[in-house]
Amino acid sequence: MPPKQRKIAIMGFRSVGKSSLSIQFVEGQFVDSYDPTIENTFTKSTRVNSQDYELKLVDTAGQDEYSIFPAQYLMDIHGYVLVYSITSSKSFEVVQIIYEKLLDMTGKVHVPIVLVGNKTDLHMERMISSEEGKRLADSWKAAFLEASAKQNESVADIFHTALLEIEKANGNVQEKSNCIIS
Ligand SMILES: Nc1nc2c(ncn2[C@@H]2O[C@H](COP(=O)(O)OP(=O)(O)OP(=O)(O)O)[C@@H](O)[C@H]2O)c(=O)[nH]1
Repeated sequence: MPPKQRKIAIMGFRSVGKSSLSIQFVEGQFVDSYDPTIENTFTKSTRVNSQDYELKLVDTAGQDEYSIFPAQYLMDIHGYVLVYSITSSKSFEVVQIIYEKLLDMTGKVHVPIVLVGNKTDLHMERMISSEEGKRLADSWKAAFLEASAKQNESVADIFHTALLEIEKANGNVQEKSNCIIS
């Protein structure tokens, strides 16, 4: 089967690690310095469930609660990775505002999303519990992961999960059902 072309936007408050997650996934390295992003696109070939993908990652400029949702991230984007830092309550608030704007702008009730709590290596500075993150993702019917770009923990999982969420939204994945038909 030919590779599927998929484009994923990574959004979230400033400095939560959007670029670091992208660079870790695409280049396999972590850079400790902080260089605010304007916009960057990365390309990577990857394979999930025997399907090849040509994945484009759009690493966006950090957003805040006042940002207008950028119109260029509505067109031809298949799914979203929304990132907060587990060390920042502010970033957790902002990710919810971004989500609301995203739904408002797309006019859809469901958009393929992976919610990511990054920087799990900074456990002494944790402000947002895993349960809070999971609860938020559940309320969106989105996938949830905690990750560390620094320690390369769950980084590939994020993008593989995003690809699966996109497949699910397209009706291509059978969800396990607990439903018993009698
Ligand atoms: N300890 C730790 N630091 C991280 C992690 N991910 C990113 N950082 C650091 O956090 C800072 C911001 O990271 P970036 O990847 O530039 O964050 P960003 O979200 O792309 O920032 P903007 O471009 O401003 O939106 C940098 O100093 C990174 O080294 C992580 O998993 N653990």
